[in-house]
Order: sequence, then C-alpha cells, then structure tokens
Amino acid sequence: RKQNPNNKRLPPGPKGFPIFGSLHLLGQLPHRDLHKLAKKYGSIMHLRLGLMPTIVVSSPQAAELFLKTHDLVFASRPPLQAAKYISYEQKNFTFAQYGSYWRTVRKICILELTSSLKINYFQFIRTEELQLLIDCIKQAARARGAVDLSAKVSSMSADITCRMVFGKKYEDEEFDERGFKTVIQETMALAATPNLGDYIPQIAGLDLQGLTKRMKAVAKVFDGFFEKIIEEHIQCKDANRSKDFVDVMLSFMGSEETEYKIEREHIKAIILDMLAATMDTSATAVEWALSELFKHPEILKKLQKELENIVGLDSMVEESDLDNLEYLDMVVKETFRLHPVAPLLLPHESIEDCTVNGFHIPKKSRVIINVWAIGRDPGAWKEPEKFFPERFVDSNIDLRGRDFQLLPFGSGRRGCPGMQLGLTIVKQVLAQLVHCFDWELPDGMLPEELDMTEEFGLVTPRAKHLLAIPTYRLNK
Ligand code: HEM
Repeated sequence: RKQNPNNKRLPPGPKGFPIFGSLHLLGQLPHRDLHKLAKKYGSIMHLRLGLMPTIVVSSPQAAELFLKTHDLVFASRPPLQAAKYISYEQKNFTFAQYGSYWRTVRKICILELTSSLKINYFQFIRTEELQLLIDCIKQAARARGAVDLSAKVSSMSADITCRMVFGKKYEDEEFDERGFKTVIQETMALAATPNLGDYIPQIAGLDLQGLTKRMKAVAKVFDGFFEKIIEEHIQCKDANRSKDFVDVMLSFMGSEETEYKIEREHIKAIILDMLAATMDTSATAVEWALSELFKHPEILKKLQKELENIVGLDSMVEESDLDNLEYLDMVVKETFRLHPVAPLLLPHESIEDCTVNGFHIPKKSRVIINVWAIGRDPGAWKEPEKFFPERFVDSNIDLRGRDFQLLPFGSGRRGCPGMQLGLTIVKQVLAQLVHCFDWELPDGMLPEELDMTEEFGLVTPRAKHLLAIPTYRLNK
C-alpha cells in the first residue's frame, strides 16, 4: 500500500527508481505496457513517471469516476513540451489548461466547424473529395494494381480538412519539400514521443533526446505556412468568397468580445489543432476498419450485402443512407473498440486534490485513460480479442461517451468536440470503399497473414501501410 507524505493512500502501482520513477516500464507501445501493469496493480494505478505523479485508469467503472463523477477536477491538461514548442506556448485548444480561454475557443470551434449545421454545410466538400478518391481507385482497378489505401485515404482526409479550415486545398510542395502529410505525421509522432523534459522538467533545457530541436524545426515550417495562409485571407478582396474557419478566427483577432484577446499566435495554434485533430484521426479509423474487414472476409461480405440491400448496386452511398446502415454502425463500433485511434486519449491533469474510490489523487497528477485496455476489459466484453461486430446486436452501447466501456472519443468536458464530423467521415468513406469495390490482398497474401502491428502516437495508425487490389463492383 503506497502512502504519500501526508499519509493519504495513493492507488497501488510499481515503486520505480529515484528520479526516473517507472519510465523504464514504458516501451514502444505504452498502451500495451500499461495494460499489462494494470492487470497486476488494478484499474486505478499510480506510477511516478520521472518526477510526475501519474494515474492510469483501465476499467469502465474507473473511467466513469474520472470522466463523469469527478470530471471537473480532471478537465485540465498538463503543460507538455510539445504544446510549448509546437503549439505556441500552449495557446492552442487541445492542450489548453481548463479555464475561460479553453471554454471560449471550444465554443467557437464547435460553432464554426463541428456543429450539425456546419457538418451539413461542408457536405459538398466530403462528397467531391471522396468522388476523386473513388475515381482514382477505379483507374487502379482497371490496371489491376494494388492501392496504398493508408496513403490514399489520409491524403483525401487532408484535402477535406484543408478545404474546411482554409477554404482550399494546398499542394504538398506549397507547404514543405517533405509534404503536408509527412510533416503533420512527424509532428504527431514528436508530440507522442515520451519526452524526458515532460517528466523531469529540471532537465528539459538540456534536450537530451534532441526532441526540442526537431519540434522547433517543424514549428517553423508550420509557422511559415500559417503566415502565408493568414496573409492570403487578409489580402483577399473577393467579396463573393464564402467564409472559412480562418476568416472566422481572424474576425476575433484583437477583439475585446472574448475575455481573452485573441492574437495571431492563438489563431495559428488553433488552426494547427484543427488540422491535427481532423486529418489523421478519421483516416486512421478507416485504415483499421478496412484492415479488420480484409482479415475477416465473411464480415466484409456481410457489410457489402447490407449495402446492396439498402443502397443497391446501381448507385453509390449517399450520406443520407448512413442512418439506415446498421451493420456498418456495428463494424465501426467494433473497430473503435479494438483500435481506438487515440489509445490513451489525450493526457488529463487534476486541478485540485481529490479522493477517488478511497484513493488520494494529488493536485496536478497526470491522468491517462487507457481506452485501449478498457475496450479489452473481460468484465465488459465477451471474448474481447475477437473482432465480432454482432456483439452490438440489440445493444444500446454507443460511441458518445455515455457508455464507459467504449470511449474512443473520450467523455465529459474534454471529450472530442468533432465526434459527429469524424464519425460521418469514417462511415461514409468506409461504406463507399466497400460498396464500390471488392478487395484482394496483394501477392496472394492470406487474410490471416495481414500484419496488424501498430505505431504508437497521439494517433496510433498501422505500422505498415495497408495495400490491396480493387475490383469495381457497381453496375455503372
Ligand atoms: C474519428 C475521428 C476522431 C476521433 C477518434 C477523435 C478522438 C478524440 C479523442 C480521443 C480526444 C481526447 C479526449 C480526451 O482527452 O478526453 C479528442 C479531442 C479533441 N478532438 Fe477529436 N477525434 C476525432 C475527430 C475530430 C475532428 C473531426 C475534430 C474537429 C475539428 C476533432 C477535434 C478535437 C479537439 C479540438 C479535441 C480537444 C478537446 C479539448 O481538449 O477540449 N476531433 N478527439
């Protein structure tokens, strides 16, 4: 039983070494390491990572205590090095500390980007970009060539995001010689790499891992790009151009309307947030769903049958069909259960001391919700390792954060504000790819041979890109 200096009972957990604590217990896939540790120490576990008290939550019941019962106490974010160097000293929204700035920005973003009204308004962008992807895959089908689905879906997702946020697409070269997608991915990877400076702040300045240097380099690329976009928006005199997210954010610049004066740096930080939050998340979910379907051809067939019955082989899937596709909904839920896009959500931080389940949780503890482990909790799920969408037949469990055994979008105050938009993109893209094409793995690979290794990051995609050969299957 661990005690803190005031004799209050901390949750159980490994003892750890002086200074480094239990950092050595985390490897390449921390969600799996933490899952193993939770099996030994319990669903509310205390670790010291470096000098930082960290609480790891690994069951639906425990998640409910942190994200619902005591939601307000755990609604802040820790000050991470990545937010400092990449997100303009934490001026962004995703990593903002709990308080009125975060509240204001959250309100603006929901109103301008993720409300039902805006989701409907942006529908034409999703339809056009998805059509381009389907046309490109049709060409590959004619040539009997393999398609890099990971690359194609994520580049389409980047184009959708750019059009919603900036009002237009940018060519990769306009951004940086490495391309948009690569730099965003490097940024996400940098943000997710355990940074000694986050755990032992006293040595952050030494940059022992060279991460600060790399973060400053990507931040410079983004800054140049955002400056260009902001200038383009300010200079544009076309009165007929419809307003995009950047225009809206610019209209708040310098305004006294909000409690905080929103400056150029805030806007750049928030734009980056929106790009990072939208681009990779939906594409990664589609990539995992397709991987599971290719691994389970009978489930793929069943989904195609549903699409045939509801949509028919004479037409493509419309967004208005999505509500009628029950099996698609189950496939998406099952994918999120086994492959939550952000397996540890984003880190939360406690605003004050709190007692949870009899355990003392000190102020400024970092709280990690291991939704990857929760999706595999044998107390909540039968045969948890099995990909089995039918488990959702006659079940009310949904993805909205009310059912704590399935939390791919988090829950409570810090839950994902883009869930509806993300789900619409994931379902529509997945349904269209499965409806328009039959798929075969390349080089005679058998479904069971498909590699499912993950690459951990804030967003955790497949380690190896997903390749498959399409055959067009619609009548026209
Ligand atoms: C499939 C798609 C998506 C998934 C799986 C996803 C998942 C998540 C998760 C797990 C969190 C962290 C929740 C927490 O820390 O408790 C989050 C936060 C967030 N998401 Fe999403 N997301 C998706 C799409 C989007 C989209 C399309 C947007 C739109 C702009 C968005 C914007 C955000 C923002 C701004 C936050 C930070 C919220 C805050 O700190 O208050 N997400 N998302």
